[in-house]
Order: sequence, then C-alpha cells, then structure tokens
Amino acid sequence: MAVKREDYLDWADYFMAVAFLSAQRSKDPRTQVGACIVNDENKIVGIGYNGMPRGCSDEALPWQRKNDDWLETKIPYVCHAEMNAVMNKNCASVKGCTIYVALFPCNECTKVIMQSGIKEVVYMSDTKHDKPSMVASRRLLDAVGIPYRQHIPKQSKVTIDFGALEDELDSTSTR
Ligand SMILES: O=c1[nH]c(=O)n([C@H]2C[C@H](O)[C@@H](COP(=O)(O)O)O2)cc1CO
Ligand SMILES: [Zn+2]
Repeated sequence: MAVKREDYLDWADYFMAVAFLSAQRSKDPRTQVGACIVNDENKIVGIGYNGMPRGCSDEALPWQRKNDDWLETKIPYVCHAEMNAVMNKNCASVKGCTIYVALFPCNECTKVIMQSGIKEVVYMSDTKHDKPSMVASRRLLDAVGIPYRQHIPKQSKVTIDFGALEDELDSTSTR
C-alpha cells in the first residue's frame, strides 16, 4: 500500500511561500515584498505585494528611493504589500487572522494591521530592524499585545517547476 508523502509543504512554509511568490509581481526594482493573510481555518483570505495604486501606470510614477525632491521618489506613492493584502481581502473582515509578510512591517502597515483586527504577525526578513519605522511598529504591537515572530522555515527553498507533472508522468509511465 502506498504511504503518505512526507516532504509536503507545511502550512506556515506554504503561507510564507505564497507571500514570496506574490512579491515576484512587484515592479519595485530594489525591494519586493509580499503578504498573505490567513484565517483560523488555514484559508488564505488576502494576498498583496508592493505596487503603485490601482489605475496608476507603473511607468508614470517614480521607482527611485532617493532624490532631492521627495515627490520624485516612490515613497509617497507606493502601496505596501500588507496594506494591499488587507484591501484585497475576499471576505468581510480579517479580524482574528494571521498575516505572513516577507519583511517586518513598517509603522504605517502596522497601523493598518491593527485597525483591521489581525491578531498575529509572522515575518521573514528583519533587515530594517533598527529603522525608526520598525521601532515604532514594535512599540505599537507591544502596546496592544499583538504577537510578532520571525518565521523559521522548515524548507529553506520552495521551487516551483511548471514541468513537474510532465516529468512525473514520464518517469512513471509504463505504457
Ligand atoms: O512593510 C513594508 N512593506 C512594503 O511593501 N514595503 C515596500 C515599499 C517599497 O516599495 C519597498 C521598500 O523599498 P526600499 O527598500 O527601497 O526602501 O518595500 C516596505 C515595507 C517596510 O519598509
Ligand atoms: Zn509598510
């Protein structure tokens, strides 16, 4: 009798992988961030990545990070992954949900997370840990007791191979 496959993706790696896959949609030349919101039934209810607001051409607005003129940077225009994931929700509310994010959320996203009722933050990268924005995020989350923890992946890499089923058919084909 065939036995169960053991090297399947566990839930947390799956949700973080969805966040990272979503990030690949981002046009930001420097930092691509993705977020995935999950309810208490392990159902995905929102996905987002950082991008320009709906209807804005990705070519019409600046993508540079620094410029003497702040209006010529992406900062005032780009919508962060977390905010997009909340706005993209496919259910009435994300209250009680967990958000998986590729990068620890900035203070603006943390406010959106808090106001939406999300109850837990799971992040992968913390490369901006010492920026005032992240310090403010932790202060806010600590103030209300929303837990945040770094994801420790069981699998360091998740590969998507569009040819996987063809290979499988080839190798198992007996006819
Ligand atoms: O929480 C976040 N979510 C998010 O989507 N982003 C996006 C905004 C920008 O497009 C990019 C950050 O760009 P940069 O690393 O050049 O500052 O990542 C950035 C953060 C944290 O800074
Ligand atoms: Zn943000």
